Amino acid sequence: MTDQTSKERKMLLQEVEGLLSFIAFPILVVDCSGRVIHVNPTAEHVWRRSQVVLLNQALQKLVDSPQLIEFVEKGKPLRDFPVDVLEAAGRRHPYLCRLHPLFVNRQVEGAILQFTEQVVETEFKKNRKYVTRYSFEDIRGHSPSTMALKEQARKIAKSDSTVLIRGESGTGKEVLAQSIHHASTRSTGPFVAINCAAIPEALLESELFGYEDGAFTGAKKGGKPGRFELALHGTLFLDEIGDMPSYLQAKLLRVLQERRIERIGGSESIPVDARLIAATHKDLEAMIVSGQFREDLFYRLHVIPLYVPPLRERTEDLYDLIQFYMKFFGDRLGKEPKRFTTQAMKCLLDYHWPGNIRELENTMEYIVNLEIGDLVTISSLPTTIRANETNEEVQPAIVPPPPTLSEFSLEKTEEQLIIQAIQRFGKSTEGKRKAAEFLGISVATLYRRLSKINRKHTFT
Ligand SMILES: Nc1ncnc2c1ncn2[C@@H]1O[C@H](COP(=O)(O)OP(=O)(O)OP(=O)(O)O)[C@@H](O)[C@H]1O
Repeated sequence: MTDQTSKERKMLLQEVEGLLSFIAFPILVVDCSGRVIHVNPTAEHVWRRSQVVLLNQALQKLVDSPQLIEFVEKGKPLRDFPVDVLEAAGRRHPYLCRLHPLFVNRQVEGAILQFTEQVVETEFKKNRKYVTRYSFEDIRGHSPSTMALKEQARKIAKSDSTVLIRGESGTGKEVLAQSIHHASTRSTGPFVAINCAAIPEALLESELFGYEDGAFTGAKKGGKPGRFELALHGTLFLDEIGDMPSYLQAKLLRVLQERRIERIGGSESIPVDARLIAATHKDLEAMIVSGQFREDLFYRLHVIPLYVPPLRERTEDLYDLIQFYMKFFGDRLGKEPKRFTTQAMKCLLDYHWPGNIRELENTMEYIVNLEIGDLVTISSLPTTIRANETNEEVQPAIVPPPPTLSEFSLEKTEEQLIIQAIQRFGKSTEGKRKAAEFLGISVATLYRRLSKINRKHTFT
């Protein structure tokens, strides 16, 4: 072979490899005896074995179909031929195979095999555990910070870069992570969550990385895939990453660098195809200084940082959230929506919500459960929230209304709430519909009340 021919052959080979790597379907190229001579990167994910391991393997070990090898040997083209792909751990997956025979001088030299997943419900799709409940539409609130956060998250949803979500407990970090997954190109894949603080340290490693048969006493027969494997083609949500023990931080760092894992007790390197979203309420920078969190891991995770502000810093969201949960629990418990007195609403707005949206959700469930008629007053609020108001009432600047005024303030309060709602949603028919919904009253009632107010103040 001349130098020129050899150079051309090398170029051609590189071109073929490059083209194979662009193809999103798994491809195996085999010689006429069924020995693998080329694989593309997608095949690594399907067989969960590296290219190095797949090369030279016999086709029969990768695909369960005795006829397939016959077709290869005979050079018979195939389209949508059903086969079972055999994964490293012994699991089988139904695929459809397309065979393109390779001939040299009319002699069969091998075949290109392309595989397409059969459209059957996969284990993951059937398993509701890995399905998201939330999308961006479920993130209530119109405060500037919530709007900006949603916009930012929508923008980055489509990329595969690692996301680090920070914010106090109960602010909605997991809701945001699920929404990102839902809007991503991986939305048909699983959303696998693991809470690093909730799982005992000894179990966390095997939960994350899985294990092989007999890896340790008590290990399940046949081994078990870890969350990284379960999140194949989907998203892995590592909640409370700040609570991950240091030896696992080091292991996670390696996975992020190499995009591969090894099951405990296993030697095979399995490619990782999952987008990573981590979350924490901890001050990771302070933890780096105190040596509790690895700086190198922090920078690997901190690719797209998102911050969910505490509820007390976005009180504008309270109106939407109260309204939403009032309806949600009302529907669930078969109760009519209730309205708030201005004082009760002010009390909720002034409260500092240390438990954030989770606490608000519980508070609303409590209120809807109470048999208090359709008006929520200060006395119907949970004591922790009322205590806040009581403290303020001892301040001389705020004089509690005398009991005789309460009837008067009830009407006035109602009036104020209606006026505020109309100012907020507008005077159009749609605006009034929204205002009625917001206030938890029927549109007819709103019109009746408005005409009463109108008669008093010429407010339409
Ligand atoms: N913007 C939102 N709109 C409506 N509900 C929300 C919103 N954000 C959070 N929630 C609700 O608040 C609760 C807490 O949310 P989530 O579990 O996502 O918080 P978190 O920040 O991940 O909490 P933790 O740090 O404790 O895990 C959930 O029940 C969720 O439904």
